Amino acid sequence: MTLNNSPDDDKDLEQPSRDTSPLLTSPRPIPLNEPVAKGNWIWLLTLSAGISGLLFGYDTASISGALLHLGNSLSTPGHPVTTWDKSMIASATSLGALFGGLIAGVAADKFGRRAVIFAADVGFAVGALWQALSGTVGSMILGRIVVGVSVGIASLIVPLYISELSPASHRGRLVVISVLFITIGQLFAYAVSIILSPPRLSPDSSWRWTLGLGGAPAVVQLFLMVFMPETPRWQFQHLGAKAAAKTLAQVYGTDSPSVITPLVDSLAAGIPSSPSPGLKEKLRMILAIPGNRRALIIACSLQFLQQACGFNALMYFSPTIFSKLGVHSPTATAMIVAFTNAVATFFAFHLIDHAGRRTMLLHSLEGMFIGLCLCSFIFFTIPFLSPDTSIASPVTAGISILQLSILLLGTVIFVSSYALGLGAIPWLCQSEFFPMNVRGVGTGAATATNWFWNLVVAAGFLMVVELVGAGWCFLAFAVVVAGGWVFAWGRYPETKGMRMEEIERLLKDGWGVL
Ligand SMILES: O[C@H]1[C@H](O)[C@@H](O)[C@H](O)[C@@H](O)[C@H]1O
Repeated sequence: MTLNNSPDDDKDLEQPSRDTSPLLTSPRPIPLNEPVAKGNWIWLLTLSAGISGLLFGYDTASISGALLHLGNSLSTPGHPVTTWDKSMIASATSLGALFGGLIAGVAADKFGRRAVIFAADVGFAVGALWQALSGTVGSMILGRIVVGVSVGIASLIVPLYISELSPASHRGRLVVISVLFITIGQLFAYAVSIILSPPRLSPDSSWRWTLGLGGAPAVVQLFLMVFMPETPRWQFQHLGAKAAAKTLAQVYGTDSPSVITPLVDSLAAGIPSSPSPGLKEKLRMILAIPGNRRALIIACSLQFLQQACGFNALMYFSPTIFSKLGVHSPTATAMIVAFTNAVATFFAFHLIDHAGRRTMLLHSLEGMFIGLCLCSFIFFTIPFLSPDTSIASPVTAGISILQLSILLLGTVIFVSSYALGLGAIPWLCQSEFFPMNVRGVGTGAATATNWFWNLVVAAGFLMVVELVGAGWCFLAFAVVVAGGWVFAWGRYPETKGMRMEEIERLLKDGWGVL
């Protein structure tokens, strides 16, 4: 893999035809033919920033395994650990992340992207240790909230940091790498909880080690980030052209003015010369200026879709569902979900800058729809996952091999289709759609939308299954996905190969969709 612009990329960048098409609702500028980036350096940046993704994935998934071994470790006299406590512990991270996502954008604008990554690392490390040493439910919930705030911050800042540093032709795949890290973190979490499970460790040590280990990569990243630069876009706005030029020279491996000056000029085009407006003014600008409002609608809708499609219901609860179906090794089925997700995200990484975001998103939603319909159909045929049967009650019947095979097929189709588009594109979209002066508030709103709906699904899924049955639940997810396809078809423009400042112009007078 190399970051040098491939002949294909060049062809794409030079192609003027799409810009002159009368079918376009707004003129599309011809992307700047960028100089060749210094490959190894960008990879290093991406990998160091990507560790946050690993932490995001690990910390959101490790709790499922940890809860299995919690037992009475956190019980205090007169207060045994209840199911309610467990769901509070499980959803505290999403709650913290909702808050973290809201503040991260504004903080990133004020203090810089790099400083915010540092802050998230401190939270990851402190929160992991806090959880591992917790003696009460209250303390555990607080520890999870601390980690959650960092997860929320990381989910916003890492794609933003990477996309502001990457050359346009490779921005897509570099941002998808951060999502690949998330999926690898989730896979690790399940693997670690299997490896550290009793009898290897006592149940009490098992969950403490599983959660505590989450702190280690944060310390590594903290050290690596000392050597990483701030993004040229943020530097240009806060520290001036000279500082930005220095970083661009590192990214492109040359300080030749013929390479660096046009890049600095193009940064200037996207950043207003007046001082950065205050929060109130930014909020007004994002709602009142049509181009910004369009970016906000697209970014928030895609984040809503990413969570309301129900993917994390499978990621977090597939062990519960499959154990209800009489499957002996429910954590292994959770591994199927996590593994398929990681492998398909790896393919998304290879495809994104060639196939284009829009095409991939539409196909992703089509595949997810088929997968969800298959799962829903099977759930309708299983009586013990229908209304009024408690999820917590013991298995009442098995399912046939045929039913299980179709269910697994539906799950794999759903998960792989999700990972090939909807799993990554909302993060990419929110990082590249907003103009510089509203990027912080815009990405903050989109990230908060993601975590709000994550919380709704995490806290409500099992309850809704008990209420209406898994069949209706998955059918509802399928309807959301179908609605999402219609939205994406009408409102989500292709941004492959465009510079971030060009995307801004694309949304100025319309949705930019052919
Ligand atoms: O992009 C990520 C990724 O798809 C994860 O697998 C999922 O659990 C997260 O909710 C999502 O934001």
